[in-house]
Amino acid sequence: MPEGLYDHIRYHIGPPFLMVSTTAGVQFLSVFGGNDTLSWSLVGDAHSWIVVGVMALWALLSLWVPGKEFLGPTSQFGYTPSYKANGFQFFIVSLAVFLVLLFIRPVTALELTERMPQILASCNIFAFILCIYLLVLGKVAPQTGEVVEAKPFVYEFYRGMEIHPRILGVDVKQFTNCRFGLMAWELLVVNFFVAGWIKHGFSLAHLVCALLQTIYLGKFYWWETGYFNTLDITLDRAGYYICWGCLVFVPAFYTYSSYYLVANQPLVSSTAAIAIFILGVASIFLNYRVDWEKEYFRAHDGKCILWGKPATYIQASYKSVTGTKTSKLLTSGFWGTARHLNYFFEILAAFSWCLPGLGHGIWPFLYAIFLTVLLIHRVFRDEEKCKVKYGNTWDIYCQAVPYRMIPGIF
Ligand SMILES: NC(=O)C1=CN([C@@H]2O[C@H](COP(=O)(O)OP(=O)(O)OC[C@H]3O[C@@H](n4cnc5c(N)ncnc54)[C@H](OP(=O)(O)O)[C@@H]3O)[C@@H](O)[C@H]2O)C=CC1
Ligand SMILES: CC(C)CCC[C@@H](C)[C@H]1CC[C@H]2C3=CC=C4C[C@@H](O)CC[C@]4(C)[C@H]3CC[C@]12C
Repeated sequence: MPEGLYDHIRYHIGPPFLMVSTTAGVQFLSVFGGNDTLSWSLVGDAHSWIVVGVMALWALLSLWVPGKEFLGPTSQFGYTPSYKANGFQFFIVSLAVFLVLLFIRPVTALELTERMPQILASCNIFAFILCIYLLVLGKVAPQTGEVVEAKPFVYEFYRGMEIHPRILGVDVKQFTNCRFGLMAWELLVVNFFVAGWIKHGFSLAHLVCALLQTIYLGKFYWWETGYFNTLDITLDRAGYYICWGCLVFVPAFYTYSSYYLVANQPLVSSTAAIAIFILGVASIFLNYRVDWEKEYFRAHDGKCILWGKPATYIQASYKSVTGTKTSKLLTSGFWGTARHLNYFFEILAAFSWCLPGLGHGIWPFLYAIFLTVLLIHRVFRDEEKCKVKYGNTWDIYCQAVPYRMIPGIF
């Protein structure tokens, strides 16, 4: 089939552009955010390799320890992935160990902050090696029976080859997304708060910034098994986008508002910090509540009460390798007001933990701006997936729930 301009951009121009720009951008920001110690690194140093090595081993260990297994949804080609269901324990133990370390040796916080460019350089090399290995593995020895259409090499590297590859006995995406990327995010925001405290004295605004992200990530780990039903896990392949994204982009960019406040003291008053905290907690709670309503509804096969009334839904069917199956699309509770209200609260939560950087220009808000773009794009990606899966029933559902993200607006 001849390729149109859109396909040309998607397969040939887009992936190299995104890879070069995000890789360079991450390094630039790591130097810029801590701009009183300008240093540049492409390969890291002995210390940064120790930090990344310890983090990777700790993440692996959490998936090797004996414990409850969780089976994810069976894929279109009949493969059922298995995960370790100890996310919340991993979160609590990691956080406690790190807090004890910072209590015993607070200067570690400053050392890690100053070494961010080197640490990210090591993460970058680690992620590139992993992505090359995943590409070779997917081409030479694929682990599941899925037949994947060949695409240009750079595109395959960017997108990944397999949906559920396993290495060293663990699911690669549980390792990169849940155990390395998100835990690095948590430990870094705590670290940056302590580094800011040592440098400028205690700041309630910086504490609010760290606390909100801790509550958000604690919530993620509480719900970790629910994450195995999402697009990242069921649709995205393990390649540069997801694996490099979680090993490098999340520790660098998702933590940026906290990192920025180490070099640039917060200007927000304590009263404003308390108001931001209330906004943040409410947004995180509402985001969780929307996700929870869908999970609760699906777990009870639609026979449940939401907002004091029996849940309403549209019955949809779809084809899988094992035949035609049915699914229910919820049309009451939060899911009756907009098709992706969870994304709206997610964006509000992100803005709330960026707000302590108010007065320093656009820099502390980069994450929230990026997330707004990512989630608006994701609404369309998800709806394209649902339209393919459910056909006309999806259109009927869209008529019943006409707004995408914000009731009455979008
Ligand atoms: N901070 C970040 O970087 C990001 C955070 N997130 C957060 O992660 C969480 C999960 O998000 P995500 O997986 O993207 O999306 P959703 O949790 O919104 O799940 C979308 C899927 O839910 C099913 N679905 C859609 N409508 C209905 C309905 N009415 N009733 C029942 N099922 C329905 C469909 O899957 P099916 O095939 O099962 O029908 C659809 O593909 C959210 O809290 C989100 O905010 C997400 C992306 C980025
Ligand atoms: C290469 C880059 C330009 C883009 C990389 C994007 C990925 C790192 C992120 C894409 C989707 C993100 C996530 C989805 C859902 C999540 C659930 C939430 O509760 C916690 C965060 C996250 C796991 C989040 C993590 C980063 C992405 C995988």
